[in-house]
Amino acid sequence: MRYIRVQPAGPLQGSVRIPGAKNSALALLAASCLADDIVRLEGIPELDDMRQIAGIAQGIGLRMTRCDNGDIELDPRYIYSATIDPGKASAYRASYYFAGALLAKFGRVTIGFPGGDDFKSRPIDQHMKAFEALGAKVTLHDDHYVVEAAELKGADIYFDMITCGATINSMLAAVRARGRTVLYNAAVDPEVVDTATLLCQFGARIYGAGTRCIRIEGVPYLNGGIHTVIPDRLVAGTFLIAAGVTGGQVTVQDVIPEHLSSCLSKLKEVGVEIETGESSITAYGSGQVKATRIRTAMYPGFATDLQQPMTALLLLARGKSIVTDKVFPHRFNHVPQLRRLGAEIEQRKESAFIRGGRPLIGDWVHATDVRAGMALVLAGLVAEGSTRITGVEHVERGYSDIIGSLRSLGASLSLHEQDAEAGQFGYGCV
Ligand SMILES: CC(=O)N[C@H]1[C@@H](OP(=O)(O)OP(=O)(O)OC[C@H]2O[C@@H](n3ccc(=O)[nH]c3=O)[C@H](O)[C@@H]2O)O[C@H](CO)[C@@H](O)[C@@H]1O
Ligand SMILES: C=C(OP(=O)(O)O)C(=O)O
Repeated sequence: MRYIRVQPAGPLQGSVRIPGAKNSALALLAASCLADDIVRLEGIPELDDMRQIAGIAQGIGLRMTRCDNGDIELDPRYIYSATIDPGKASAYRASYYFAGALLAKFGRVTIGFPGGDDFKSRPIDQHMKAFEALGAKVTLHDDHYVVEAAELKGADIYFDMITCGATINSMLAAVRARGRTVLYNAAVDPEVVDTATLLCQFGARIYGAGTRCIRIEGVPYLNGGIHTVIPDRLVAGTFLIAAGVTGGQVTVQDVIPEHLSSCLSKLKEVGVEIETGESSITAYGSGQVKATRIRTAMYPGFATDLQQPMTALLLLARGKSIVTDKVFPHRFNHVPQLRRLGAEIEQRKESAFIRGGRPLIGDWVHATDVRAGMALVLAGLVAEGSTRITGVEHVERGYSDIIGSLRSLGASLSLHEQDAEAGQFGYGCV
């Protein structure tokens, strides 16, 4: 059993370079299947989900190579199969992008259901609705679904709620469809814009990405090309929050500050000073944190993916804070784990109620999902004694070399393969 051990080491100090965004990279890699020539992607982070994609690529004949300089080169000209093994598809969330991309290119795709973090309910009905609107037939089986169409035809698609995944997937499916598709109530996330930018560079005709209405004029052919993935706003936000937690000074470099607007506003609200450069942000924690309310929303609202790290910060604020997650109302598996560290925090319905300022004391805790894991790491940075976090594989889904990066800022944490103490007392997994 692997675990991360964290010990308090005072305020974090220094700067970190932010890697490419996981959630954008996952869309861009699948989108590359749509091209009719070689694609080179710069800045794709080294994360477990990318290794899952490499497995999918191998299974369908998509040639995918990590070059010496870290770029990923994809050659989609030899794809011979549009069938993706259910186990591979369910190994991560964004496998659904292969459904849109392969449907558009081959008129048929067989693929397993998506996996990813477990928030009880993560439907993909809007993806299916969009495929059907474009003329496809969707058939659900036990562990996979089949989407097929004799021909995809442009359509008007109105999303019932704002969804980043379905917006991107619909773009992928529509980009080679005959005629015009209009996506209404579309997500405006940077990942949507990044994917549209890549596709337009290849010759797609997508207008309005980044607004609530996206128009796509289908094209029969897409070139290859080179594209650099946007920086990971969620990783950047986590490091800035870490400055607040430890009362330190952390600069994140190579970021697009506008992508973090809602996070920066909240950090300022709770007393973290923020200085923004053209492509960098510095957070100055004062050691004093003010209680607040947070309500997640789709971009540009406060990101659900930063809700859990931010909760760790609010444990330090004297007074009552309330964190409400409207996007994923069950995203609170970190709450009982934080309680093990001494936090006074309670979950009711879609909210966590925090009475901050209680001393945190290290213990064994378990990460159930990527950002829950980071919330535990952040709490561990200020908890007395050692905090040991199992479920490391979840943290690794979203943060490459988190241990190295935090250590470079002065944190004390290490990765362990096993622990006699945990085995002896049998409480390694909580
Ligand atoms: C791989 C990836 O990019 N993951 C991100 C993506 O997840 P994911 O693609 O699952 O999230 P969506 O943006 O699609 O979901 C937004 C909201 O719409 C709902 N919904 C979505 C699709 C659908 O068909 N039906 C439906 O009801 C969801 O339950 C959620 O309440 O966006 C989330 C919200 O920013 C982030 O937390 C995830 O990190
Ligand atoms: C929820 C997340 O990831 P996924 O959608 O891949 O499960 C996340 O990155 O916080």
